[in-house]
Amino acid sequence: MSTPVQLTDVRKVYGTGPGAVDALAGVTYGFAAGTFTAVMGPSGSGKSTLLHCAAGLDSPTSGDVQLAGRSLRGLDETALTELRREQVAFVFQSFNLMPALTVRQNVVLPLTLAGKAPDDAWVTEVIRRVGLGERSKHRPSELSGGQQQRVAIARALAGRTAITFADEPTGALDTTTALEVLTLLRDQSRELGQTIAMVTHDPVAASYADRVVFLVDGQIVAETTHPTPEAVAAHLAQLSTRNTPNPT
Ligand SMILES: Nc1ncnc2c1ncn2[C@@H]1O[C@H](COP(=O)(O)OP(=O)(O)OP(=O)(O)O)[C@@H](O)[C@H]1O
Repeated sequence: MSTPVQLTDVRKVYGTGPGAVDALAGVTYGFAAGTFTAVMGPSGSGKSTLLHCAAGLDSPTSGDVQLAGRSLRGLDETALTELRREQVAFVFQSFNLMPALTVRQNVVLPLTLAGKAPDDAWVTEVIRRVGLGERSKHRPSELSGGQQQRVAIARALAGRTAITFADEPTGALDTTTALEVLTLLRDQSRELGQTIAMVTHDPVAASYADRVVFLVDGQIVAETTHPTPEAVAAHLAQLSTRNTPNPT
């Protein structure tokens, strides 16, 4: 199975000298094609740094990241932007929609920015797929939070990129809406073959993924497949116990 996102001994150090922080301390991991992976771990364990390095939004201090088989090492900003546009979509906790644009205009924006002509039939299909067929002319302010996140998901599908990175995509949503959004993400990987890497704090959200990787102190310490909310929560509890210094 190919790995559209491959990290090899990735280290990320913030700062220098005694105050330096090893946010990633040698991560080697491949996100397999068509899989939905949740990244979990205690606060400060390096989840966002991992996602940002994997997506080429931040550069590692050492090690290598490959996106769609292409090493990011040595790419200049223009080449990196081009590669990201071709291969990667993002879904953020805060939706990141343009308020002045309609649903449809938001969905095609990455394509417009890349100078590509959108496939109109596919755009209509992805908007329908996320349940917003009747609202394609609405602006984000006229939509609920869950509907806005659906627009972001449609946007992640419109360009047919191989990879979606999602950073706490359900963090701002109520439980029911969150589950609907997670189902869409899961379908996106199962039915359309997208590779999805999602950072989350929520064991229920993680249980929608095919596998969960656990980070502690910038290292992957465990991985589970076919996660259930209970198993993920138990795993996390174990990790935080391990992480808590013994009382003296
Ligand atoms: N720009 C930065 N400058 C300095 N230190 C940073 C920077 N970004 C992150 N860090 C540090 O790197 C470590 C990992 O941070 P990161 O945000 O990746 O963790 P996280 O697991 O996503 O945390 P959370 O769950 O709280 O969002 C933390 O110790 C954090 O303080």
